[in-house]
Amino acid sequence: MCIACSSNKLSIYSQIPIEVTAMAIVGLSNAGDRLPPKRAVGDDDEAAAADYRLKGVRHLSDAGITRLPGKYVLPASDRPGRSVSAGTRVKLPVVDLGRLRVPSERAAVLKTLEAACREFGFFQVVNHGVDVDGAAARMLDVAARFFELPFQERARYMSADVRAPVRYGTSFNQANDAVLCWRDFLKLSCAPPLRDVVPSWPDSPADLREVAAEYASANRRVFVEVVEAALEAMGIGGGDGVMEELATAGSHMMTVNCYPACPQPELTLGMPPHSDYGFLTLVLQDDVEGLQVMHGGEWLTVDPVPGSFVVNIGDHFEIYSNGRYKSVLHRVGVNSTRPRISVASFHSVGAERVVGPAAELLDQGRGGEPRRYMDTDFATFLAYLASAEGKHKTFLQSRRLAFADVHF
Ligand SMILES: O=C(O)CCC(=O)C(=O)O
Ligand SMILES: [Fe+2]
Repeated sequence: MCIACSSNKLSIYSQIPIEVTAMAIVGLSNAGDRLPPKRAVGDDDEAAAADYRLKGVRHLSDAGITRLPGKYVLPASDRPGRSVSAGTRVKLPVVDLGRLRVPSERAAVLKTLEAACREFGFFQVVNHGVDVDGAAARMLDVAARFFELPFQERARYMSADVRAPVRYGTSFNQANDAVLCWRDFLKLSCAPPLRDVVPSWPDSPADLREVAAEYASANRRVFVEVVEAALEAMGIGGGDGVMEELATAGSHMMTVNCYPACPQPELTLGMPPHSDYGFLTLVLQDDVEGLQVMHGGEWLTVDPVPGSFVVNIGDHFEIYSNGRYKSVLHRVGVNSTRPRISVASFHSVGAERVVGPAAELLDQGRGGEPRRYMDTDFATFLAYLASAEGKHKTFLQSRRLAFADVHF
């Protein structure tokens, strides 16, 4: 196995362009190639949106626009077509960490977890030990207050430096997106050690650093417990050093997403279809639905369960699991009445690590299976994004071996 376990020098996400943070861009990533000419929708509001690239959607929403500026209108084939609240809803499989900790119940919970990772790529975690009314509630609250700050205050954290431990911005990649997404964000690197990055996080609201640092530590503990269980459920232990790295030195990036109420939600998205790049993503959301998961060829709207984390498999975990676990497409829809806040925490190995299928799965001595993915690392990911290949398929598809049968 080729995941080394030397020190983690740079967070995987601190080196990458804003739009690829934690994402293998798919679907709409090439929307610019097939953009229709500017359309009439929202022309009335074009003036109000003249500085949309700079100021973002919170600014537009606060300005009280009633029609969507053309820059946000997706090509017809990519539009959600209806408000997210009108979509088919799904209650994700529940993984109860409280039961996981009871020896007599562990096997049953692992079975649920394994089935969710294989079939859905998504599940929700309850009884995770993070105080729902404490650390988690405070995180959502301070996140909402950050986006309520005057624009000038938020703008202090805009940065073209993709290595910056804090970045404020809008859309998916505000510099390049031909069609903008209805999202503003604050990205906070939590690369261990956390104490080294916290002093560069926003100092306003005054409690942001303390609250976000407490939440990040708690989130990381949940990640370690879940990823360990997900490996155990697969029948392997990450003994090649991957578990140790994930637990102690892996990359950790937190993105706070703000999706304001949108005047024409059926024409745009808060985030385009994508899969996440790393091992696991843990999402904390308020009680407004927005996340949609591709399942059985249909976009399903995830029912927010108060106090739970939505967890999904990322590309690295699909590769490491040799295709058993699925990194699934998801997107974010918006609605016309209720703003939404989510906090996505992306966890993976360090940027310099090579990720390939776990040696324990391929080991022929143990009746191993054929390798279904090429090894990958961060440089490969960036090269792929810049390549012609990157325009036609997903990053994950680019790592699949042509002859591989990934159907389990
Ligand atoms: O806002 C959400 O619920 C999900 C966000 C997401 O998919 C991401 O940040 O990668
Ligand atoms: Fe995502």
